[in-house]
Amino acid sequence: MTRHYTFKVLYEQINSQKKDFWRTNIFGTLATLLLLPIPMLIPLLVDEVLLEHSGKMTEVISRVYGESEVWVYVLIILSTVLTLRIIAFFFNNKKIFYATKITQKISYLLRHRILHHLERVSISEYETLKSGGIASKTVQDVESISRFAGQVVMIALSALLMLAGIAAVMFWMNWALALLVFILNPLFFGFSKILGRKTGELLRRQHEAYELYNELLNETLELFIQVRASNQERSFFGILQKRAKEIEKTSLDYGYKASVAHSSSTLLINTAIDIFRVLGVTAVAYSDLTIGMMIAFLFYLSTLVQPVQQLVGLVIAYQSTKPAFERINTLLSFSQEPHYPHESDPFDNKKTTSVSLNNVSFAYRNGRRVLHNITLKANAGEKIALIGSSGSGKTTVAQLLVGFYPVHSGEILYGNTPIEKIGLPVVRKNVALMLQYALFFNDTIRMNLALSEVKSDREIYEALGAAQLEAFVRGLDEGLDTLIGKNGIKLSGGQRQRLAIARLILSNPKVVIFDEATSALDNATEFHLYKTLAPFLKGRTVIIIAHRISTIKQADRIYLIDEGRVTAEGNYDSLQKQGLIKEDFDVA
Ligand SMILES: Nc1ncnc2c1ncn2[C@@H]1O[C@H](COP(=O)(O)OP(=O)(O)OP(=O)(O)O)[C@@H](O)[C@H]1O
Repeated sequence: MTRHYTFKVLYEQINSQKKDFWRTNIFGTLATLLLLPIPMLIPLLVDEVLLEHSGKMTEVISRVYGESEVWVYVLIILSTVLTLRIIAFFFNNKKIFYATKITQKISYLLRHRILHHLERVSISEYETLKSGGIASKTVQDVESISRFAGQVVMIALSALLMLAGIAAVMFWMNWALALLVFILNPLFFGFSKILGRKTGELLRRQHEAYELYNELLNETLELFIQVRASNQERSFFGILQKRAKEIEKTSLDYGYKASVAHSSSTLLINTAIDIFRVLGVTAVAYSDLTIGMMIAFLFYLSTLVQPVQQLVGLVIAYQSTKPAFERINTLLSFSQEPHYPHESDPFDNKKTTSVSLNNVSFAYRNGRRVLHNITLKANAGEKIALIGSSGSGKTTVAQLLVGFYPVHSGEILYGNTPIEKIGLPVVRKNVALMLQYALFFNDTIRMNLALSEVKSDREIYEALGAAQLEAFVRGLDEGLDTLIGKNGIKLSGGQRQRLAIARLILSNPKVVIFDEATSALDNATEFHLYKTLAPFLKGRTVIIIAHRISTIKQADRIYLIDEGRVTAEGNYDSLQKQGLIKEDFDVA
């Protein structure tokens, strides 16, 4: 089970990028240190130059340049301030670069984690997934989290440092005023925590609105032909319009209230600063605080706004990112396919193997039992057929054979090795399941045949030849590079099935399962296809699931399945003699 994504995991990920984290903070600290003396320099000019209170700053300048005119002091201080600002600007840019690097890495790591989890999602979980919603989570919630991570990396340390630096200077200037200033800080953070929780809830609603919209848009577009054929565009797009409106509403709510939250905290901070400004003036009147020091104190007070606001923003972001974590964790809680270790390979160095089900029982998730103690076997190189009425459990058997679902009891063996000792990737590499409704990418014929593997044109055409589709593809202007449209819509049903068969041939499996794979072909085409496929299938174990008599006639042995049980077994003639199958139709 994948570990849940928490703030602790986020911290570990930030921590794993120590080098960039420290670069961010060293550049941030340098920039902060360079900016720290600036508010003091110009006010000191007031005391030391204008009011002629001798002090350290004028002393140092006079030692280097001798006693000088006022404008010399002013120019030196001004150029010092500008130099400090320019170097700090350079360091700040460096800080932003490394922080962005960490942020983007966190987005990638999080998406990598989600994709890795989805890659192994169980089929029973997959059946209920809404892909549009998942896409929305992997974009919006991941962005929220990485934005928060960026804030932590950039702000946390430098803001704390700046706060500490400013506090030290302010306490040195006037401890009583400084104490008053800093006593108020917890109030700001408490206030922002409440605001953060509220905006977090609004952000969650906004993301949920996006998710609902994406889910329906995705499905409507996927099934657009069905929607149009059912004359339901207006209804489906009507719901989509409503959901788009909901996005507008929730975004306005979040956007507006998040800004209000931000400006409320700014208002609170600024009000406090105004009060302290007045207190500063009062302190000059009633204590030994000089006017220059008072101005410097007030400058520091204004400088304090930045780190306080940044830290307050961080508290708000922390609270409002919580829902994003929860939503990401719903993805990471999808159940996974069982992991079977690869201990033994019954296919290794063999042309094929036998396939057996021993006493297999199975029920779909939370459902009634679909298979009851099924026992059947296809010897190595044998061709068997499974027949039975609709809903009797034939497809379920086929899906169990490739490990789409784990059996509840009994075992599935290839050779003498149970599937749990072979490992699912090895099973699927060697056992091909051909479905009635093959699925295709909206891409070229070449891509749909080779998928992610590299195959030569010769190999591809050979497979197409065996699937009786070569002449058709060669006749196309673009040949193998012809685009077949969404789920192969530009091909006929029969052409799609033959394309799927060519894909099967190209993957060169050792065991082949046809689940109604040729039902879309007319009798004559199917007859020819099996005839052409005969050399390819020869010597391989083949399981055919079919309704059509002509398809199952070719099998060495036939199993009759009824309501999840094997009720008869034998060759075609013996079953026919028993009256279990009729010549003119399907299963009796
Ligand atoms: N993914 C699923 N989740 C829950 N129940 C399912 C699922 N797939 C099939 N079933 C149920 O399991 C039973 C067997 O279905 P299965 O598809 O194996 O039958 P079949 O013999 O292949 O039928 P057909 O010849 O119509 O394709 C049916 O009652 C069906 O409703």
